[in-house]
Amino acid sequence: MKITKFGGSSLANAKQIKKVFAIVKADPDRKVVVVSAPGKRFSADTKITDNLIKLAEQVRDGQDTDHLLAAIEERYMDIIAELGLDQTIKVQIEENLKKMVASSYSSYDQLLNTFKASGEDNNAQLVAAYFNQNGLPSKYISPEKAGLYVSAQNGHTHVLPEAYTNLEKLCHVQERIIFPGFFGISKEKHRVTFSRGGSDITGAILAKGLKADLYENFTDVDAIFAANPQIVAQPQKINHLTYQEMRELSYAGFSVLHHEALRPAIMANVPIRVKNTNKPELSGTLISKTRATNDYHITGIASSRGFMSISIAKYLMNEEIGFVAKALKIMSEHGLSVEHVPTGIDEISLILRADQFKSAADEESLLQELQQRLQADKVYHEKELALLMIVGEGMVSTVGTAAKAMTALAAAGINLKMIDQGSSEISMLFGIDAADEKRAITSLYETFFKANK
Ligand SMILES: Nc1ncnc2c1ncn2[C@@H]1O[C@H](COP(=O)(O)OP(=O)(O)O)[C@@H](O)[C@H]1O
Ligand SMILES: N[C@@H](CC(=O)OP(=O)(O)O)C(=O)O
Repeated sequence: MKITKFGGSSLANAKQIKKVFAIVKADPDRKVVVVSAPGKRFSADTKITDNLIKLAEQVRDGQDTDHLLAAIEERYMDIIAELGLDQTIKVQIEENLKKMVASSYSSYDQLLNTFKASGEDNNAQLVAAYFNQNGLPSKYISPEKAGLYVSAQNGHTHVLPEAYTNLEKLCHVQERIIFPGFFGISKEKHRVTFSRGGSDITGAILAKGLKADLYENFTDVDAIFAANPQIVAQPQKINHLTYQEMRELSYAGFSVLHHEALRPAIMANVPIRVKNTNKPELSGTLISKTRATNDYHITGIASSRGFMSISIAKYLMNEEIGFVAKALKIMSEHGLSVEHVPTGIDEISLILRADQFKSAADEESLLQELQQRLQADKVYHEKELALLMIVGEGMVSTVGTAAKAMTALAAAGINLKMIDQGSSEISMLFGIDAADEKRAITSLYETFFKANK
């Protein structure tokens, strides 16, 4: 049995939904179909999820919502009309949207989560209606009905273990299941979304819960490539990579698969295959526990912007027991997540995502607090950083990867601000100025993927 997830680009209009139908119908093993909300139809288009977020903000700020609500409704209505669906689903989605806007919510957070979740929820109902009307018996099942329980802590949504037991019961459903991605329900029965791109996580949770043989993730590219195709033109395709490699690469910027989708798949050892909805005959990319490492030792090069570093300098820091712990405690008191901590003898740097600060004043006051409480000689920050990551299981047994990478970066005139090797030895991280990202990735790609050809 397969769990088959389709991303927003695969469901952006009626033409795409017809392709999705053909793909599902072609394989009786495609029992559970996870859908995203309609995504972009062309590059300047807006995803329904982004419009729902704007709509929630308008409601919060007491602005007029008529125009945006009509635009959201129109996206669904255009698809319904073009697919020739009957009135029932049209009325159902209109009513769902009306009810969503008219309901009262105990907090803005609850309102926002409900609005965001409606994008996938209405689309799942639409897709189920289309499948049924075209002779493929299908059933829309919501996270409420299935018991996909989640909890939200510090703005982070996690699946609860009992969700897996609940989801197992879906095995008995005879029809194809059409399941909305991106959200679960809290114990208080409120809808809670995962982070952006989170329908990938729903697919992985269902794959574990239903003990699927394969998790198929359909998107708009032929495969996962060795570098982001938005940065490197026509990068090399990756045929096979391990869960661990993908986890590192997706965390570091390969947005094609959400990095949190790896954990459920790893726990249940369900392989993932990423495929193109527009060319389903292609084999795409397989992600599984192991792969043969002799064909290539570097699998991919990823990058991500939006980081900053806070550096703390103090003479004899290395002799002060618990110094790093104290610094991290201050960060956690402010609810700040620190992603990397490169250290020297008299200096440490805290690398974190910059969007965690609400204002420049918050940043300044944190720097002062760190200086005072740690009695540091100097505390300073650097913004607009990008992190580059080179990933490959083969790095463990290959000497000279760091030298090769640094030579490539030096040749491109890139100033390195940080270097860190993952303790698993399958990844290497470099901090650079965000403005140098494209040049750095291009140079690394040329060195590792083109030089030997
Ligand atoms: N290394 C990579 N390989 C393939 N695609 C990548 C990579 N890095 C980033 N991407 C981007 O991921 C996109 C697909 O992910 P996403 O936009 O979430 O699709 P979906 O709409 O299917 O959820 C691709 O269009 C591509 O631009
Ligand atoms: N629609 C949500 C969830 C998602 O996974 O979407 P997509 O499959 O289009 O990345 C988002 O835009 O974040």
